[in-house]
Amino acid sequence: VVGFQPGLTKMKLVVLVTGANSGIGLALCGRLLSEVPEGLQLCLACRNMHRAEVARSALLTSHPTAHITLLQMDTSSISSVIKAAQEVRLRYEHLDYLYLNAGIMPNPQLDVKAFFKGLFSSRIISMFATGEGILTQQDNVTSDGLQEVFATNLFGHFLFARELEPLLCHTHRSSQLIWTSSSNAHRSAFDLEDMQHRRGTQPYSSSKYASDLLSLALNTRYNKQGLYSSVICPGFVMTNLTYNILPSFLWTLLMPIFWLIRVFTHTFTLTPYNGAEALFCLFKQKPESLDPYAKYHSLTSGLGKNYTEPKKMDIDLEMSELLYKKLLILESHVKKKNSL
Ligand SMILES: NC(=O)C1=CN([C@@H]2O[C@H](COP(=O)(O)OP(=O)(O)OC[C@H]3O[C@@H](n4cnc5c(N)ncnc54)[C@H](OP(=O)(O)O)[C@@H]3O)[C@@H](O)[C@H]2O)C=CC1
Ligand SMILES: CC(C)=CCC[C@@H](C)[C@H]1CC[C@H]2C3=C(CC[C@]12C)[C@@]1(C)CCC(=O)[C@@H](C)[C@@H]1CC3
Repeated sequence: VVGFQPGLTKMKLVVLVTGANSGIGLALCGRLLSEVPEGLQLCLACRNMHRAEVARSALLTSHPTAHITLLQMDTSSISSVIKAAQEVRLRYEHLDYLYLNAGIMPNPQLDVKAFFKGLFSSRIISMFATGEGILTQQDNVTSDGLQEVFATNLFGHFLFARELEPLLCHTHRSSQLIWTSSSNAHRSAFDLEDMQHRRGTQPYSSSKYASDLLSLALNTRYNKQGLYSSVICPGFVMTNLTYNILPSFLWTLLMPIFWLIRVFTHTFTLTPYNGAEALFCLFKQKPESLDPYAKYHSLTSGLGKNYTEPKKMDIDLEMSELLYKKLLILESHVKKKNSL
């Protein structure tokens, strides 16, 4: 186990970040280490171990005394998630923060017609802030027979958190689950009867809306046991996830326009550092003080000042409970299938 030192977990805050080898997850790790250089036991949970090693080395270059371990986990694979959770249970007695950040948006397509229509409508600001109605994706099916976006962004994380319940639930000490959701999460893209989004063309939006609902259900279930869940939106950030949408020369050309757009909508955070603002902000908050119905947005002003703002989500308790029940059924189904 790279960098693992038994006994260390007793004194330090234990933080695990999924999708930590690039983009917003990696930026968050850097920010956490700058805030608490010595007092953190940081675990980077990554699918690609080569990229994880590179990320660990980069973090150690800027924070040489940091304690950073690696964990192999593919959130889209049931067996990988179960194995990773087993490993975490062996390594730690308690988890203080679990950042559920890994995510994909495969084969994104910009609907150019809808985009230009939006440009000349009153929806222009919200179109740039949320990408609503102008992006579609083509999903795949995993070897477990699940829709890949659902499995990666939502279900793998749900299973992981459930498997880590003994480390997250303590009456004398609180723990936080923090989901990297999105302002692209829309009720209209989500259907309880098709929670994996097998039929639609917006699996990304659907998975993020599901994470908003799930976070609420987790709070209902687990707050009494000291576990709190919240969701954030990092804003629009230039990362591997968004680079795929347009050819790279177009992004370069558009950059000055994006800086200008930021004057009108502070949601154009653009850099992973800025995008990690809300994730970082929640690290410093008392979880009891957070609103389970709010999404915490990373925002960057025209002058480059970062701040976090909560906004009420379009979710309700009844729907969150129904989703939770469906996820439990799927959980027992996949565990049976994997003889677990
Ligand atoms: N960029 C943006 O504008 C926005 C991003 N977000 C969300 O932020 C989160 C981070 O994305 P971002 O930093 O932008 O993009 P990146 O592509 O840079 O980061 C995504 C991370 O998720 C990991 N990942 C992807 N699939 C899996 C998997 N099956 N198992 C484990 N890890 C996986 C990637 O690892 P690997 O190296 O193995 O691919 C990578 O570390 C995502 O949840 C995304 O939806 C939300 C709103 C806006
Ligand atoms: C062709 C021109 C001039 C501009 C194209 C801009 C869009 C590609 C861009 C505008 C708003 C962006 C956006 C996202 C993707 C890229 C845009 C649609 C997201 C949907 C990316 C993922 C998220 O989770 C959202 C928060 C982003 C919202 C804004």
